[in-house]
Amino acid sequence: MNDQASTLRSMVSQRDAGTHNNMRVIAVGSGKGGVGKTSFVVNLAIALSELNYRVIVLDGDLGLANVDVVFGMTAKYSIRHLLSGEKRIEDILCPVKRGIKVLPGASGMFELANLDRGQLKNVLVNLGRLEKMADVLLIDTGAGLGHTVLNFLCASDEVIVITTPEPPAMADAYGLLKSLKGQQEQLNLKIVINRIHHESEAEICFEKLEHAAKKFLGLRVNLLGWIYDDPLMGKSIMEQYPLGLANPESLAYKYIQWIAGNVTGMDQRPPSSSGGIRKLIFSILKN
Ligand SMILES: Nc1ncnc2c1ncn2[C@@H]1O[C@H](COP(=O)(O)OP(=O)(O)OP(=O)(O)O)[C@@H](O)[C@H]1O
Repeated sequence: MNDQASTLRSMVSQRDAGTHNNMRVIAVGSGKGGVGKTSFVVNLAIALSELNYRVIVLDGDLGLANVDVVFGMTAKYSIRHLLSGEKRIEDILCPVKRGIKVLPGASGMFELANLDRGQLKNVLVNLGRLEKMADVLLIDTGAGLGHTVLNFLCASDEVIVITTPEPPAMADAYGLLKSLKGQQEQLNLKIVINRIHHESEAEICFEKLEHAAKKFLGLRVNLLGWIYDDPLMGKSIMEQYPLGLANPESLAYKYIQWIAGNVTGMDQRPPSSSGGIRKLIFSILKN
């Protein structure tokens, strides 16, 4: 494991050894862009806040940041100000909705997408100062397999890989798993299948990914859940008002709420009562 990743990991273990709060660090990656990673992170944050979790979202897509935009905000300061020494990490935290805070990346800055070792270490060390402010730090990593993305993923307690059922997205999700395997042996990997039309799609996709990860990489992955394709998601992005706030009863958000419950360890059934996968997922989650 490289330096940056080990810095955060040692912060994580120091934190776990301490008596203060345990802030869980959960990074979400995808491989392919445009599969719904940011939409998922934003709505997962809202669903976790409904469960009384204090959430900070780090926009780890440092070059093409947009979490604040999806929340309908324009952040005044970003990680760029932290790196330049102009602001402290507490100063750049942007309160959005429901007590959620965002650590904004900076859009259109190539150099931020490719932080050098010292800069990334600076960000990671600063993150440790947020320990007592949140129960969960959700990291929305960038698409692709850049070193900043891999460092964030490897340094986190848990990694959620989100994909759609489309073959290119699945291939890139596998590519991401492969890159992660090369960097770090011990990984807590969970899969979310987004934009499905039938539960059987999620079942088939997960089984393919699970099989390939086990056979070719020797990796164990777990299914965290799936989300239906829902036109209201696109509408909420256009309106810059997150789905969980605009349409909490929507199909996609109901499944994100279910996933949030799975993240917190709640033993609950998927919202829909149809389909044979329900039994499968229930038994996977119980193991
Ligand atoms: N469950 C869903 N149903 C319908 N549309 C969705 C769903 N999830 C995401 N989308 C749509 O997919 C598009 C891409 O979503 P988003 O920006 O969240 O992807 P991303 O993976 O973060 O992309 P990037 O890697 O480029 O940042 C958006 O238009 C969004 O509305």
